[in-house]
Order: sequence, then structure tokens, then C-alpha cells
Amino acid sequence: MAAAAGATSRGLAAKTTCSTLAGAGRGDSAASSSRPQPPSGGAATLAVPWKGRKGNFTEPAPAPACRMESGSAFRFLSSASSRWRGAPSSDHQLPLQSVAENRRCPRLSRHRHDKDSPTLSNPANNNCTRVNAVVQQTATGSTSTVSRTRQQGSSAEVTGKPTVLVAEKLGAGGIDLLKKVANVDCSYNLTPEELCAKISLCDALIVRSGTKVTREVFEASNGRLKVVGRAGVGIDNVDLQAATEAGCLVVNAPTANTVAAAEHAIALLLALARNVPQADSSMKEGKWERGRFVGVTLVDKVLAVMGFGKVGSEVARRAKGLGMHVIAHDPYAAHDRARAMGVELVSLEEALGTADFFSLHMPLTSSTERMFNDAVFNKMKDGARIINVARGAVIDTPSLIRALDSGKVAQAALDVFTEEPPPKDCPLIAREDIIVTPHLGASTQEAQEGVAIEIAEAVVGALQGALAGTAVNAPMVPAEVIEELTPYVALAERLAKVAVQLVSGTHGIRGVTITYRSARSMEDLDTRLLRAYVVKGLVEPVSESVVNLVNSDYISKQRGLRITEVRQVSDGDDEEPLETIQLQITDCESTLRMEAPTSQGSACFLLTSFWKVVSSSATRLTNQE
Ligand SMILES: NC(=O)c1ccc[n+]([C@@H]2O[C@H](COP(=O)([O-])OP(=O)(O)OC[C@H]3O[C@@H](n4cnc5c(N)ncnc54)[C@H](O)[C@@H]3O)[C@@H](O)[C@H]2O)c1
Ligand SMILES: O=C(O)[C@H](O)COP(=O)(O)O
Repeated sequence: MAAAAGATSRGLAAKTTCSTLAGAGRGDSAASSSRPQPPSGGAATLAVPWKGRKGNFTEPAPAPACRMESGSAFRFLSSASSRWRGAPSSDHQLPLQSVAENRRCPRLSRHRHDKDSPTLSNPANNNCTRVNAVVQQTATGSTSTVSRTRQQGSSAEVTGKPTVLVAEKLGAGGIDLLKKVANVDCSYNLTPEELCAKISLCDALIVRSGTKVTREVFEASNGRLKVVGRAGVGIDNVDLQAATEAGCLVVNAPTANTVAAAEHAIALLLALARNVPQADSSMKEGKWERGRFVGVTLVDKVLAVMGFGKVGSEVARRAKGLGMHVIAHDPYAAHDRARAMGVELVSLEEALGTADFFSLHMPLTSSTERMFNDAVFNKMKDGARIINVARGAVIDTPSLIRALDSGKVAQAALDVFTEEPPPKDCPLIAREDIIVTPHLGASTQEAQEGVAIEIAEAVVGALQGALAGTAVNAPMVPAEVIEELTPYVALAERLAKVAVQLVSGTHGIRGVTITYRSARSMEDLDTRLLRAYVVKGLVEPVSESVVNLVNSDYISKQRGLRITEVRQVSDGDDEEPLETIQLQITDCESTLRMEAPTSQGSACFLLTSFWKVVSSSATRLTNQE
């Protein structure tokens, strides 16, 4: 065990930090040590017969002698070195391929379709590409959810292309891009039931804000849906929790409609100040009412931009051009960015008490929902004016009506509504002091083409195994990090798979400590992928769950799996991201510790033999699946 001991003693000198991901979430810190700790209670021991094998890289390793033994720890050695990179592997999934290779999720299989389910044909869809015939046949062919899922998989294999359902109108550039790699089914105006009926035949779904992608949709997909693309910014119409539980990636198109939305806010600002729509209606009725439509000037007025993100800052820039004094409220915005634009970031109280105009640009979240309520309106200056191009539900409708009735708020301009389209009797629509547009913020030709391409690229990328830079419910791991960590990710998963076999028959895994030894500083080693694939390796062989980067943290929480990550910063070479990965598994009775040196050098002779051990066990697991 000399090499292992050597590796360990290097670790002894290393700086160690750790974090814990447990049922309660990340952030607990747990005591850790770089020295292999005697397991508390029993220990599972694996003895690898490596002695005398130094330098022998090709000879097959004898099967490992596994012994579960109380009171001792052991080390299990492997490699993710360059040898690993070249090695063909039957079950090696690149990290993000698994997002796109999502298979089944029985927890989500409650909903079944029967022969009476609506079929794929949709009259609204006449001029669009249909799902291919093979897939349509599958829609009516089977009765069991599981067999349906398998049939769907084989349909996709037959056509060699995934199926993308485009449920709302998307620019032609985006459709063309999708068609290069997928069967594209453009079916607009689907009812929730129709959407649920179709979704189990689709690998990806693209929507705008008009389609609610609910938990029922994810359940009805039977695990086939791999990516939801939101062709726009706001993702409040997608049940992100359900998507995450299903391991379904959600991506959006966050930049292409920014300018369009900002321009629409400015259009509403001017229209509001000068009563443009009201005057237009009046003239169309044959009237000439110059005295009735006297407006207010914008120059030198205070505009509070509420939400100083992409749209908000573009609005601020334009309003400054109109000679307005612009302040902004955004608890998360950087002061120096605002200052550089000549915008003062202020508290909510200050914004409310100072501004003549408010332009709302925050996302709809649990904390912004009905944020503009009686209390907030009452703190505004009398006669304030409000423009909402964000989301309808950030304003409490009855409070706005009261504020308008009392004169606290003089006028409002609304592009968005709590319910869209608003009900016929919505009190906001008919009022003279409110101007309304039907959610047109992103509706310019340029923005829609841009959004279509942005979302099509993200969806295609996700289907092909890349992690979109615009992922909403998965950590955004930069492409170069993914590339560099890929072999280590595979190793982490295999270590976990071996570990789970070794502790099988006991009472389930309670906690996992993953120790990464690296010469790199904390900031230079992103361990999220590695952690996700340890969870994958631990959970998939013993359950029906499909684990990927999207849902690994959720699944570990759900299973009460306490994950502690320990970082040891060594003084070695920082060219390779990792020197070793160590897994320590605590089950109810024992602790199992396995370590995989990842670099070449003194431990190399051990690496080959373990590699084969890992490879064979992994293959066996794959066959079992
Ligand atoms: N009407 C339309 O067609 C249209 C078009 C584009 C965007 N939108 C809406 O506008 C919103 C903003 O878009 P974006 O691209 O600027 O997003 P963004 O994420 O760039 O900006 C949102 C900003 O709101 C801030 N914020 C969050 N909570 C806040 C709070 N309580 N108070 C103040 N600020 C808060 C965030 O810190 C962030 O800076 C989107 O979420 C979307 O709902 C509407
Ligand atoms: O969030 C957005 O991007 C806008 O509200 C636009 O929504 P839309 O795509 O439905 O126009």
C-alpha cells in the first residue's frame, strides 16, 4: 500500500476545506481530516492484490478480493489519467449527455395515455412540420407506460432524430435550425390536455409565455422530455421544481428580446405621459379634444427603474436620453455598474418616496409577487405613474385600482397581466387612466428572430449533450471545465458504483464524503459535476431514478443522502485538476473508503489494475440495467 500511503501523506500536509450537502442543503460544514480516519463503528474493507505488479500496465488485474471487515479501512486505487481518456467505455456518459439521455422516471409515470388520448394531428398546425409517422403510430399503440416509453425510444432510434414540439410561434430561423437535427412538430394553441397527450412523444418542448409547462406535463412525458426551451426571458410559466425532479433541463433565451422590451417600456412611458392611445381613440370617434389630453413632460422628472437587470438598465439608458433623472431599486444589482451609467441605486423606500414614474423590470418570484400592494402604493408620491412590462402578478390588481381611484396613482401602462389573456371583465382594461397592450414587449420581428435562434441553439445543444449557457435549473458549468473534468467525472461515477456494490446488503447509505485533492485553489476547481456523478453512481444502480446534473442535488436531498465535500489543496502540480478523489461511504454499520489517484507517476502501477476492476464492475452494472 506504499503508493496509497504516499498519496495519503501528501494529503496530510494539504490544506483541507469542506462543505456538506445534506437533506438540509449545502453549507453545513463538517469536520474533516486529510488523514484516512479509522471508521467509526465497522468498516468495509477491500484488499486489492497489487503487490509486485509495479510497471505492469497491461496484464489483467485479478478480481479484487473484497472483504467487509469491522474495524479497518482500506484504499481502492484507480486512475482518471490520460489512459482513462482514451479508454473505450460502455457506460461512460459525458456529464451532459446524461441530461439528454434521460430515460425513465417511474415516480413521474402516474399518468397514462389511452387510445382515446388526442392524437398528434392538430388543425392549428397545417402549415408546419409534423411529428413523423413512426412516432404518431406509437401515440396510439401501447397501453403500458413503461412499454410506451421504450417504444418511444425506439421510434426516435428509427428516425435517428429527436422530436421537438414547438408549442408557440417561433421565428423561422429557429425552426430551420431545429429541423437540421430534429423532427419538429409545430402545434400551437394546444389545450393542457393536448399538450400532455403529445409530450410523451417529445424529447424537447419550446414555448413562449403563453404555455403553462406544469407538473402534469412532466409527469405525462414519462421521463422522455429532456429539455424545455423558453423562447424568452421569464420562466414563471414553467414548473421548475417539477422539471428538476424529472431531471429535465430548462433553458431560456435571456438576451435577444431585451432591447425590444426596453423600447416597449419607453413607448408606454411616452404614450402614458402624452395620452397617445386615448387621443387616438378619441379622434377615431370623430372628435377633436385638445383640452382633454394635456399631458405631463418627462424632462427632469424622476424615473425609478425597479429591477436593474438587462431590460431595466436599457430602459434607464434610454430614459436618461429623454432628460429624466433615473434612479433604480434592485437589491442584487452592482452599485458600480449603475454608477457607470449615471444611475443611483436606492432603497425601496427611497424609490417609492422620490419617483414620479416607476418602470417595473423584476422577475416574477415568490418575493416579487404582488410586491406592489396597498402599502407600497401608499408610500408613493401623489400622482405617480407606473409602467409594467415585467409580469402582471408583481402588481396586486385590487390595490392598483384603489390607488388609481384615490388619485395616489395618476395613470398606469400595462403590457402584462396576472392572467393572460385577462378575463373580459378585468377591471384594468376599460379604464381611461390605464393604457394596455397585449404582452407585446418582446414582439418585434428582430427580437422574435433573435429569440428563436437563441433558444433553438440552446435546445439543440442540450439534446446533443452540451450544457446550455442559459440553463435555468442546472449549474452553469463552463464548457472548458466540462471538457477538462470529463474523465474525472467518469471516475467519480465508477467509484460510487463500486462503492454501492461493496456496501450492498447493508442498511443503505447514510453519508458520503467526497475528498478532492488538488493543487488548485478552491476557486479553480469546480466540483459540482463530480458531486453530481458521485450521486449518479450511488443512486442509479439501486433505484429507478435517473440522475443528472439537473436533479442530483434534489435526489440526494430526497433520499436523505448527506454529502460532504472536502477539499485538500496540495502543493503538487496544478496542471491536472485533481490528484485524487476519495469516497468515504458511511452506511448504518460501516464506513467504506476508496481513493482514486488521478495523476500519473508513482501510483500509476496501481491505477491500471484498478481501472480494470472498476471497468468490469461498471460493465456488469450496465448489463444489469
Ligand atoms: N413584457 C415582455 O414582453 C417582457 C420582455 C422581456 C422581459 N420581460 C420580463 O422582464 C423581466 C426582467 O427581464 P430581464 O431580462 O431584465 O431580467 P434580468 O434577470 O436581467 O433582470 C431582473 C432584475 O430584477 C432584479 N430583482 C429581483 N428581485 C427584485 C426585487 N424584489 N426588487 C427589485 N429588483 C429585483 C434582479 O436583481 C435583476 O437585476 C423578466 O423576468 C420578464 O418577466 C417581459
Ligand atoms: O419574458 C419574456 O421574455 C417576455 O415576457 C416575452 O414573452 P413572450 O415570449 O411570450 O412574448
